[in-house]
Amino acid sequence: MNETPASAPPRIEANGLTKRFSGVTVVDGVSFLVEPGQILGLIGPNGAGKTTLFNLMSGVLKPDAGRLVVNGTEATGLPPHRLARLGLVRTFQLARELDKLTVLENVLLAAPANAGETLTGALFRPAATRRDERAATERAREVLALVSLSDHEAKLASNLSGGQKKLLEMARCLMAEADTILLDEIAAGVAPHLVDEIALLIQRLNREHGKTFVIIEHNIGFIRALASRVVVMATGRVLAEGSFAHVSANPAVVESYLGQAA
Ligand SMILES: Nc1ncnc2c1ncn2[C@@H]1O[C@H](COP(=O)(O)OP(=O)(O)OP(=O)(O)O)[C@@H](O)[C@H]1O
Repeated sequence: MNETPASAPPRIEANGLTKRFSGVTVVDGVSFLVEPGQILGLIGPNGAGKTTLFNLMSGVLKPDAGRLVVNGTEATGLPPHRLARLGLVRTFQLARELDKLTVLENVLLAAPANAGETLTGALFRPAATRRDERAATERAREVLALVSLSDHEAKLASNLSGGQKKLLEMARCLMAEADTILLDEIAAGVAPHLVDEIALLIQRLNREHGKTFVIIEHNIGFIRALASRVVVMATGRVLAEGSFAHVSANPAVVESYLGQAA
């Protein structure tokens, strides 16, 4: 059930995004659309530029050329907290200081009112009202239930398994009220049963909550199972795009990537 109106603009419009490091072009004029309700897989060999592209899309890096439009709003060069306000959030490995907080506190800190504030400010500033705090806690608990971490809310984040930390990253995106979530290798290093749980969660958030996803992943089975559209990158450029069946039948994709990954 996706509540996005048919006329909604693309969630993300990347137009000629380009990034150079020391004169080397690692993202080279990349253009594509992410439509509302899509699960888009971004695949390609090591060094293809996928993470750098994510950094451009999530405001971690500014492009040297090209444009980014998020939900119909010009967003080129905006920092992560401004993009979050437009509905676009990326999962990050938990920062070390967040490891020392409980699971519930981690989720509370991702609430939209805290976006862009310092950790210290968000923790020690007196809350506007107790009612607001109670509402935020209630919402954080709903989000933790969605990602099956309710039983772990009082644990320190550092005591979670690798897979549970990924679920916590997802919970933080949901608490930030993102409509589009960028996932960078969410299945990497995760126990197989939790990989399946993460895949089911992505499907449920997509179908029942209308969330749009862009997923970088080397686990091709994960992409095949989830992605309604796939963009293949190689040497900084888009090599192919379309359904998984379409791109996996492309000889250039097989040669540059799938031949080794399969
Ligand atoms: N900050 C940086 N400074 C210089 N070069 C960089 C920087 N970040 C990335 N690169 C280079 O840019 C190229 C693309 O890297 P990137 O991490 O975006 O690729 P990727 O497709 O995500 O690879 P992987 O699948 O291995 O994660 C690589 O050659 C990398 O060494």
